[in-house]
Amino acid sequence: MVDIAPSLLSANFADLKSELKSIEEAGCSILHYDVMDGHFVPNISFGADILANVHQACKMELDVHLMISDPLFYVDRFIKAGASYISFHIEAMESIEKTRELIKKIKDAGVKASLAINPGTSYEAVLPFLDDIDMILVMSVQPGFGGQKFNPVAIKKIAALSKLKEEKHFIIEVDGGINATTIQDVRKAGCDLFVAGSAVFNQQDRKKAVEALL
Ligand SMILES: O=C(CO)[C@H](O)[C@H](O)COP(=O)(O)O
Repeated sequence: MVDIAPSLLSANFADLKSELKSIEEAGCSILHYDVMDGHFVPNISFGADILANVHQACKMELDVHLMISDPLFYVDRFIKAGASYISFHIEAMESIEKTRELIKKIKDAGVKASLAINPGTSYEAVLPFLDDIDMILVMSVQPGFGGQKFNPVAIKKIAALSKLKEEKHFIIEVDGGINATTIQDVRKAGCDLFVAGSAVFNQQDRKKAVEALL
């Protein structure tokens, strides 16, 4: 699997319907949806109500990235709103037990469960959960804002995790600073799914932008 998930964070929010249409017409089947609470990260984006509207307005799978301090409390709303994948941050969790509880909650609802790790977190933090999760989201920027510079620390983590993919059943996603240049080494390292915000939405021709990444 190699796929691009455009990040809605870089879209024109006043024109959401045509923004969604433009990336569906570009051939995208997954949309990345960044949820920020102004606490876990120093920015605020959008929540579950807008996700429900997006779900109604397009056919893409919704890849929800919870950058929030209490994902266990809020997760049900995103499940109900139509999420296909839910990533939450290991840095936001108080214990291994709570992390397992949240993974189970997501999977019991028929949604794919994913653990996200910040640039400063070792890939080893996700190892206890590899039997249970569907995806690992490796951040290649400090979460909070689109348009940042790719941090190559993600490449080594992806290469290490990629070696474990054959015996376990998860895919690897990368998020932050992905463009036609930075994507190359990440792809070689074994990444499957690439989040791209500004590299897609800052381009007039969305089809060309996605093709350049692929
Ligand atoms: O999670 C995010 C920021 O926290 C964004 O998804 C990410 O930064 C994508 O934007 P860009 O491709 O412009 O870097």
